[in-house]
Amino acid sequence: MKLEATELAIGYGRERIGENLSFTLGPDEIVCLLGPNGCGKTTLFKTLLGLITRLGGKLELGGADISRLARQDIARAIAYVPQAHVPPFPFEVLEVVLMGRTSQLGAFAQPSARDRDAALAALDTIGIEHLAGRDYARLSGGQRQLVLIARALAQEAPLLVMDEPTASLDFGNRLAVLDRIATLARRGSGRGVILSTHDPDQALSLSARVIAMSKGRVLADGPAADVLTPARLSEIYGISLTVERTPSGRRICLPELQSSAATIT
Ligand SMILES: Nc1ncnc2c1ncn2[C@@H]1O[C@H](COP(=O)(O)OP(=O)(O)OP(=O)(O)O)[C@@H](O)[C@H]1O
Repeated sequence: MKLEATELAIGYGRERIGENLSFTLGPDEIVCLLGPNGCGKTTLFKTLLGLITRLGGKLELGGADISRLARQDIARAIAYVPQAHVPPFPFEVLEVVLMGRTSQLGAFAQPSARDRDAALAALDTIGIEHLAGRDYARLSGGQRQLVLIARALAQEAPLLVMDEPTASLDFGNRLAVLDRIATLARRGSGRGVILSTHDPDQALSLSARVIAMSKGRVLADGPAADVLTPARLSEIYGISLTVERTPSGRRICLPELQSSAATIT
């Protein structure tokens, strides 16, 4: 399944937030969407999910104009992973994951044994089957984020859209979530993942493709190591930094602290 945007214009009502956005998302790839606050990442995701109407250009899912597809057809193709939050009602983890099966169920249908199996299989793939009977609201932020990824997997959609999946997670949980994401879109999985992040190092460690956005436009699209140059990162974030190689060959971004406090020795 391929999602293809061509000169896409996005926004709300008459207000254009972004335009000339051209890119594809296909199987076996991880795309990191990077860009400063307010540049239009969430607006783009809402458009990709068919939640808001595009303001121009083309957006095709499996070769069909997305605006002609029914919500349920879009949900069978694209699963959305929101940022983890605590729900006002208690839910068992398995119930939360079963919610991902809604797109596979007819109206008012009860989940079947097959839906339950798919939900348990998704928990197993993410490595959290032991949490199935736990209260979702009482999990840690990292565990909740993994449950939401399992819910998207249970949807059995080939494309996953993740809105800052590691925001508000601690260092260890961020790594655990990134690690599962890397497994999900590995070669041969048939899955494609697009995730937004404010951390360029995540794109480098995932060896992802990067779409760099600024002011509602695509500045660059390509392998993280090519796109994330010091010059481009400075252009995007307005800071000075270097990109260095560790002895083990990994690239990392090192911002230069410029305040007077930073130079005190
Ligand atoms: N419902 C809305 N109606 C009108 N304008 C909106 C709406 N939601 C967001 N915007 C505006 O659209 C612009 C882009 O917002 P968006 O949330 O897409 O940015 P973002 O890149 O996801 O930001 P962040 O990194 O802070 O999450 C902002 O100027 C925002 O104020």
